[in-house]
Amino acid sequence: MVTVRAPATSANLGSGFDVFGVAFDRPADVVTVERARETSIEVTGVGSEYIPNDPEKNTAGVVASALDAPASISIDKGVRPSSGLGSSAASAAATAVALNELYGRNLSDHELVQVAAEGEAAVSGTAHADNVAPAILGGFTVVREDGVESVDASIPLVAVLPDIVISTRDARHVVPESITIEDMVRTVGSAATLTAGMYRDDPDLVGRGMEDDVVTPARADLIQGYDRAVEAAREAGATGATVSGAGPAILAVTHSGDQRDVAAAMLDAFEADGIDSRAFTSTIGSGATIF
Ligand SMILES: Nc1ncnc2c1ncn2[C@@H]1O[C@H](COP(=O)(O)OP(=O)(O)OP(=O)(O)O)[C@@H](O)[C@H]1O
Ligand SMILES: N[C@@H](CCO)C(=O)O
Repeated sequence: MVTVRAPATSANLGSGFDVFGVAFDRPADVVTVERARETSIEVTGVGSEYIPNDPEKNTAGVVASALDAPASISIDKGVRPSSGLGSSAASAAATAVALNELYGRNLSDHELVQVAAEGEAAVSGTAHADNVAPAILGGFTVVREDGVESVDASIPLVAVLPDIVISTRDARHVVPESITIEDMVRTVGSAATLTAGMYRDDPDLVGRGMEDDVVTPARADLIQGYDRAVEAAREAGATGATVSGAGPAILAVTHSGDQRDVAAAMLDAFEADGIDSRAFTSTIGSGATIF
């Protein structure tokens, strides 16, 4: 039996659509695997009633199939599904790491990222690895078609999750199919600024580099209360705030010491719109851990 914890993650960070990701300290999914003749899945925890037990529809089951590693899989969900906090990825990442250990496959972390991304493809329609990469490797990650880079960074984060459900599959439909050269230039400038900020542990640069005029405005329209919450975060000291993953969570970057104020301001803003929400404060954290 092997048990692995994999954390919540935030993908995109505004300017890095399908490329950037960060790991949180918490919340996390905890996955336990045992050898079996056929794969079966039991799900408990936050939002488990909305998660299929069918191995072909659960990211963990798709990972078991991709590794040809049948198992009894128990998933204790800490990351709410359809949150924008990498819920499906946390299960996929933890399962990939756990089965690699259980079956002695000796795959590298980078190979496991590709395996876990196959689980993501089953639920969202595309094998984007920008959540599973930080869930396995930790830190700030950059995903390209031919590989993944990861770097440890110390940046304070606040994620606020409103009581709204948005599936990644639906949120991908609103993404523009093409952009102008002017938008491309601005996006590259933002993404480079953010990356420099991560290397320097500089929340001001990271916040400035989250600016994006392409994907974020289209997705923000799906999140009731988004504009008010982002404005409140900035007024409380956030250096940047944007849609986390496909939403509805909002990710804010702060200086250390400002996290509680920013979290409280965003919670109040959603409450003013009649929406319950929860806040998670974190710094950029580690990836999947075997117990
Ligand atoms: N193990 C799993 N954990 C969570 N959701 C799962 C799992 N397996 C399948 N799903 C399905 O995936 C969907 C949630 O994934 P989705 O990518 O939409 O949300 P998310 O992972 O929280 O968001 P994001 O990728 O934007 O951070 C739900 O329909 C859920 O039923
Ligand atoms: N890059 C993905 C992350 C969400 O799973 C998206 O924004 O659609």
